[in-house]
Amino acid sequence: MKQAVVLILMVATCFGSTVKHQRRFPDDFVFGAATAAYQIEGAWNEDGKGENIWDHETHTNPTVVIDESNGDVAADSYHNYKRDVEMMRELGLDAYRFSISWSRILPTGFANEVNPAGIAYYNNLIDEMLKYNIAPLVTMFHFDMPKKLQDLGGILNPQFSDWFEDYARVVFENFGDRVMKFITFNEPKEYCILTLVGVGSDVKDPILNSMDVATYLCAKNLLLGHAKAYRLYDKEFREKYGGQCGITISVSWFEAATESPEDQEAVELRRQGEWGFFTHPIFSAEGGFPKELKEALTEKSAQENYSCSPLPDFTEEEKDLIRGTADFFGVNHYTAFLVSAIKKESVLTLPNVMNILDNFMFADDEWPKAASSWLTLAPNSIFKALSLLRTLYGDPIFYITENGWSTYEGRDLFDDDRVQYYRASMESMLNCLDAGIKLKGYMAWSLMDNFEWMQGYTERFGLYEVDFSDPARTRTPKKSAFVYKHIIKNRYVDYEYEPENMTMTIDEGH
Ligand SMILES: C[C@H]1O[C@@H](Oc2ccc([N+](=O)[O-])cc2)[C@H](O)[C@@H](O)[C@H]1O
Repeated sequence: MKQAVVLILMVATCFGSTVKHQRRFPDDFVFGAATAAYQIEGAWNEDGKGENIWDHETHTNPTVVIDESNGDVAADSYHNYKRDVEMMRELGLDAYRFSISWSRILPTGFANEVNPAGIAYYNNLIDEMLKYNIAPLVTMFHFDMPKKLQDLGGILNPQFSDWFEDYARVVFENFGDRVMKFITFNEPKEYCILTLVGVGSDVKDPILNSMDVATYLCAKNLLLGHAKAYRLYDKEFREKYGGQCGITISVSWFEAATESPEDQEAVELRRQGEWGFFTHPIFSAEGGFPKELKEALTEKSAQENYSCSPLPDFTEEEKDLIRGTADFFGVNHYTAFLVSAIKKESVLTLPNVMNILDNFMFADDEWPKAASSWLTLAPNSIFKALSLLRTLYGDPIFYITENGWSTYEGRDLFDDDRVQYYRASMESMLNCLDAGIKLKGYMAWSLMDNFEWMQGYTERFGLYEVDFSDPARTRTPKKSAFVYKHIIKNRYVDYEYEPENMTMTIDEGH
């Protein structure tokens, strides 16, 4: 009897590990890595580039960044782009997501003055990638608003959506023949809360912020800009080039801390207030802002004696303009939070989160913690988030456009915690594929260490380490780079794999 049990256990263990190894990503699953212009390019004032809000803020108010650093040089990808493409080849990437600096190609932000050197830089990068069959995934706006537009109110100006449409035309005209996937905006919520209030310097008024007036106005104008750019692509470029246009929204997984009705209600409002006010207008059949948010804001304005809700209305035409404007749903997914209606001691708050979300969120103590205060490794959270989005929005095509793990500055190249995180993400994505979710690709954040916004260079997300004290900005692969390369090459997660030595080579065919 005892022998039989042992035999069953051995078979089960064997079967379990075989099953794990047999779960493979399909050959057409797109593996890539992501970066953003201000975080890597440097060359902040070279070859005719105009100033953006990050240039301006870090130069005039350096303490806005924890180590008082900036992206003036960053990883110097403006001069090192060939090395960046070489790293993509070393990893065997299918795609690379990067962003275009608006003020590098349009120094004032307006489309009447195009900077040829800026256009040339992105042409060179794209052509270098295409030489090696690496598909460009281009983000058009990743937080770096041209300063001249900010001087006119930036995204809060009623004409913003037209400025963005004009910029989009320049992007599509110059790069649309080779770029098959465009992302209009990266993380609207993060822009409308963190960047706008912290860096776009004119909306720091505490009274204004108490009702998040700027946040919701930003949301409306951003959605209109996104929709106009999408409609433009649809009308004038899709037939000619056959590409796609989408948007990237940050979707963390929010789970009720308990089964109580209060926590269930709290988590619903949190989801709508974190990502629903961007996903609902674009991906739902109904369109417009989500009703949970509308109701909560109407109630709050009455309580605080405001004459109207800070959430602007959409006209029916605007709702129609925005609804359905994404060929794919880009999801930046990093982490999960438990949500409670009652304040907890260990509450984990992000800076400047919206005031309407007067419920509390925190990470489970068991979840491993990264260097970033907001980042933990929560179980199977990609699957949980995409399953909910699929239920809500009728089976869209998803790309994970960012996912990654931070370590502290000065850590060595043996980043086992990052390896653990990436492996967990792969398993969670395989769960999505098993469940029939249309997940088509994954972009690791980030190809290399870079300027991490308000955290400067104190937190590192790269697969490659960048030596920021070296004028050449030498890049060196970390252990996670070897592990990711192994996954891409073999299309499965091998838990036994250890890099033999830390020397990178380019495999044949790359
Ligand atoms: C590390 C990257 O973070 C992205 O922004 C955020 C910020 C906060 C969360 N969160 O879950 O709380 C997720 C993503 C950003 O797009 C990118 O540029 C990187 O800095």
